[in-house]
Amino acid sequence: MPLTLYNSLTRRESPFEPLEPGKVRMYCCGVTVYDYCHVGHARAYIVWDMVRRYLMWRGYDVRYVQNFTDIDDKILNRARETNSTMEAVAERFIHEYFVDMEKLNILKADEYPRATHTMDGIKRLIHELENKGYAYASGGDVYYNVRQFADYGKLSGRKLEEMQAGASGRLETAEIEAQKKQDSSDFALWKSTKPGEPAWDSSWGKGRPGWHIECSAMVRDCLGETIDIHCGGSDLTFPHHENEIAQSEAATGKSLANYWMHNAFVTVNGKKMSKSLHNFITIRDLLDGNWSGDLESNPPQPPLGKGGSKNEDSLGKGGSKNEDSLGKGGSKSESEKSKAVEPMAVRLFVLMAQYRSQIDFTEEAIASAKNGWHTLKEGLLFGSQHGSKLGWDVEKIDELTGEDNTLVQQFQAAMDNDFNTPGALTVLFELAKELGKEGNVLVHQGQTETSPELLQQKWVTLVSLAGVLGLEVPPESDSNDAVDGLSDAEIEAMIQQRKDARKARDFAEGDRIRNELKDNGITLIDQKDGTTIWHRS
Ligand SMILES: Nc1ncnc2c1ncn2[C@@H]1O[C@H](COP(=O)(O)OP(=O)(O)OP(=O)(O)O)[C@@H](O)[C@H]1O
Ligand SMILES: [Zn+2]
Repeated sequence: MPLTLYNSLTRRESPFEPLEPGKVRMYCCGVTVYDYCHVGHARAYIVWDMVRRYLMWRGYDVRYVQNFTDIDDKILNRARETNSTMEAVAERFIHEYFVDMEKLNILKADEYPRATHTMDGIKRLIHELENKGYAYASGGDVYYNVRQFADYGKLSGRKLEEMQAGASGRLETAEIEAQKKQDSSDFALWKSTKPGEPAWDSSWGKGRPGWHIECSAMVRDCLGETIDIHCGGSDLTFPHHENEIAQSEAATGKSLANYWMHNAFVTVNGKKMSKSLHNFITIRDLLDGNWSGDLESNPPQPPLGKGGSKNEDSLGKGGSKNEDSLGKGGSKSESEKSKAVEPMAVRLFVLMAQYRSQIDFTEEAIASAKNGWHTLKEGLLFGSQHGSKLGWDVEKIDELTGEDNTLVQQFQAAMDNDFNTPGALTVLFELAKELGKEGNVLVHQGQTETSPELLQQKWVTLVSLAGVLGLEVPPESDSNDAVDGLSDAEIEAMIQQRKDARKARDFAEGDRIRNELKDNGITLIDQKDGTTIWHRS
């Protein structure tokens, strides 16, 4: 079975065929570095990390490049607001990006080009476009002439006539630009310098590049004229990716990318989680338990001036909300501890949905991801907790046993179907639940009827497939973590005992069990149909 994926360019699923057998060249649009990343950004980079890891597992040699946009009005605004420089703001948030992404177990890119380091490639490309008649200089700026590019709109499906006047996707000084443009849909490749802003020399005078041109130049510099996969969030389809295609393809006469892939949003009550709507939670705050799910009725405080974030108030003081409270030597409050979300639960929160489906950020969805991770973690820790008791040589585990082929195939079939991670996770949960039950039996009865070889095969399969999705128990995690608190199997056994007690009209015993579970941080919710669901707090 081939790997099939949905190509935004053709609007259908098709088998994946790389340009060069066995190799994949992949480019992902990175963050604009002016603030901490939020959960929406986490989704984007977890999804592309998962795609990259899966392609590697399928045997491809993947070269993955992701940029940092380090020249932008948002960064300049932030520098002004915090009495800093564009370089310092960018440097700081590149560092913060890596801190967050490392926690989320996102593999490092093979290369991280930055706009400020790509100036030669950017200027060269603009010159080529000018020479070929696709770009024109006007009042110190240079614009792309969209009417010259016959395929303009092929990715987004928009017709030029329907496009919004001046749509550039970024904060622009629209009025001044409009006067310099030949057509309202033209977009800036180069912008002349403004007082107090960083600028680079060029034949058009001092200035800085527009946003879209950097990616075209970086793809070419780092990966070549045509690549296999170009990806990013669905908001980038237009204008950013449409403009990248127009720039690159006009210059080279070749396709920029054979496959275009876009992740759907993390939303809050159906609206994109974003800085501008102030409905976001930073990855940092989520991991530290410094958040509330009620983002709409209790949004983060309005920022200093425009376009800012929850963290903005404290930025000048050198940190996020958390850094402030921790910096004063305080430790986390009980409520922060209980709201803290393990990084792998965030990963699971993202992978529990297929990458093209929207995910609404709610406390319930996070609780469900936490629960799921608890189950998986218990399964993943089975080897270190019970392996030696079962006579396994955990050190040599890879040499000892193969994986369960049927389950591997089931996993692969799901992933080959346009990266259907919810389907793939079903396989992992099945294994983790079985191992959790076996672990419970081992703890309480000292032995199990299942053979050590079979258990080992299940465990090896689980660890290996979870690793393909980047779901790993962090090395520093105490192997007792999973036995901290009740296991899923124990909880389910207690729920059954409570049910039996209530059936026998022993309500006092039923209440006692409910309270015991509550003391262990487990909340029961009785459903109308007589079943009981539960979650950890
Ligand atoms: N809510 C979201 N859900 C999924 N992906 C997102 C979300 N917000 C941003 N992204 C993606 O993250 C990547 C980096 O985005 P970028 O730095 O341009 O931020 P942005 O989209 O401007 O965010 P914001 O609107 O919050 O400022 C892009 O691929 C973008 O599509
Ligand atoms: Zn880009």
